Amino acid sequence: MIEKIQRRFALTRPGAVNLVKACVSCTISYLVIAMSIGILYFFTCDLIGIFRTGTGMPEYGIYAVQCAVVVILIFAAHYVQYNMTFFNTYTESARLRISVAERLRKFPLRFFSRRDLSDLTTTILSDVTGMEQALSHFIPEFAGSVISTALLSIGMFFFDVKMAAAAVWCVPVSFLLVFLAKKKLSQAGKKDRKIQLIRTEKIQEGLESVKDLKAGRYMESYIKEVDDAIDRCEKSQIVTELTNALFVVSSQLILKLGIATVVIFGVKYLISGEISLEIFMLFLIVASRLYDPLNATLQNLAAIISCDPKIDRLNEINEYPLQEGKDRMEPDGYDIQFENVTFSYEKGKPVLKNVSFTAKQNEITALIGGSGGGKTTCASLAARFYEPDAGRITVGGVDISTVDPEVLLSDFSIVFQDVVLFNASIMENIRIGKKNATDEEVMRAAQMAFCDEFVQEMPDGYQTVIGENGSRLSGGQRQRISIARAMLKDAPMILLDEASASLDVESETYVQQALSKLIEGKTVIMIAHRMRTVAKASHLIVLEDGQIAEEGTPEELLKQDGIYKRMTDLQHAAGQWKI
Ligand SMILES: Nc1ncnc2c1ncn2[C@@H]1O[C@H](COP(=O)(O)OP(=O)(O)OP(=O)(O)O)[C@@H](O)[C@H]1O
Repeated sequence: MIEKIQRRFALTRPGAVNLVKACVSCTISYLVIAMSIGILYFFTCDLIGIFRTGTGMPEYGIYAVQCAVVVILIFAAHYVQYNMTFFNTYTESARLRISVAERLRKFPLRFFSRRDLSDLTTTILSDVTGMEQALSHFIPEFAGSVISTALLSIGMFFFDVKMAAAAVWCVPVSFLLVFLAKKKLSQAGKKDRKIQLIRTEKIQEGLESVKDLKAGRYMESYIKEVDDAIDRCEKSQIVTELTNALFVVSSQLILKLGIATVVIFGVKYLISGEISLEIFMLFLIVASRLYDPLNATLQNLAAIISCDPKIDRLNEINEYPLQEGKDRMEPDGYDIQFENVTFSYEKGKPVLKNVSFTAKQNEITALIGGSGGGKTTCASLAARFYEPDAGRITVGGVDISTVDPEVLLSDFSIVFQDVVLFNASIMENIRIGKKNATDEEVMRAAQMAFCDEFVQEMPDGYQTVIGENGSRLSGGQRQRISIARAMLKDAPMILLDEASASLDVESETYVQQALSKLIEGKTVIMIAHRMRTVAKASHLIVLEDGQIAEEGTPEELLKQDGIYKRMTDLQHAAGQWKI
């Protein structure tokens, strides 16, 4: 049962156990409150007796004690309920966020390429927050009021079957109405969520590309698009609320009819002598109390139903297969070998077809070819960012699909064009390469990567904070920081996206010198765009349309008079152009 609850509400196992406890404590709370009905009933019976006989007095003392006991019990039950719901909920939502983040860490990139960033951020932040409310209020209160009402209803049948039927007929009818509306409520919730996502994406897109928007004078049309997205979102939220309200209010009205039927049938049975005045009073008291928790419950039921899309998304993350493997890798050297590797991002559209090559240790293997040929994909597969559809990739004879991705990545240094920097000091940004490196080691790596000169000129040297994604640095400086990280890591395999393509001559010279030091004695797979860089490589692989079109040393390929020769000639000609 715990597993079912876990899956139904996308919880961790302790969360599911705690949810059961919260439901039990809510039920007890409601039952304790219902005890006051008993006191009121006996007090009313006493009064009726006194009015009938015209003698005696109710025993106020006993009733006062009973009331005091019930009040204490209500406080105690609420205290337990509070701890079981709120305290456990916040612990669970922290656990959920950590578990989602932990799982995301172990997902292949394929998962992320199918989801956009705002969708994921929403899942981690707002879906979990939405579930917080469901766990602390909706679900326990729903379970508590349904169970306590069911018990009270059963109890009422022991007193009088006909009156009990007059009191409780409306309960299943109003629940049925909300359940019948489940599909509509769920659809409205899903649609609303999609529209909210579009709004968030639009705003995020604008914030990320504010420079381009201003430069291209698109700001006005962008603002209009955002306005439209916000308007659509507002309308959709109103429709969702109205759908919700329509079904909930109708069910609550049906529930209220219960009091009317108790009065109508009660008076009828009282006059015909089928029930006593005491029983009539009992049902009036119970009916006045019975529907209050249920009113809130109907609201809760609608809220639980509208949580379904959140639960689906969390479950998608909980059930997506993780990339796992051995936590040790003992390769025989660091040759990277592709054996008949086929890979596709989308089913049926392979971007690598039967690719086989070996990137040897102590050599630079350059991947070249036209745009979209599959160079970046090859490099990503080597680091197990994705899993091949067929074939295998080995490092020193070890199939990388059997190794934990984090263990594998600890043997890779990756220097790509898009350098990711954090809003922290330069020291910390370089230290990412080796978490436990001393300041001296960081500075040595920075010197080797030609960072030292520009770092010393900064106001706080290595302690200068470089802004979000290194916004205070130039392109060449960012790349040298990324090379310094790789130097510090000193991993035996290097993936290199020709990192100096967009730099000015001076920066490029620095970056090239830094790279030459970095790659000494390593297995290097380089994605190369310019034939000048490639001339230094030991082994060239020309990828065209996901297949190896040519392979060999630069000299061999020049002789072949094929794609490589053509690319070299074209770039040489481009170098001669004058404006
Ligand atoms: N995340 C992705 N999802 C779907 N298709 C992708 C993805 N990344 C790349 N592709 C497609 O896979 C093919 C190979 O892309 P890849 O980036 O490996 O080529 P490339 O040779 O590195 O190109 P370039 O030199 O332009 O960087 C292209 O058709 C590209 O559109």
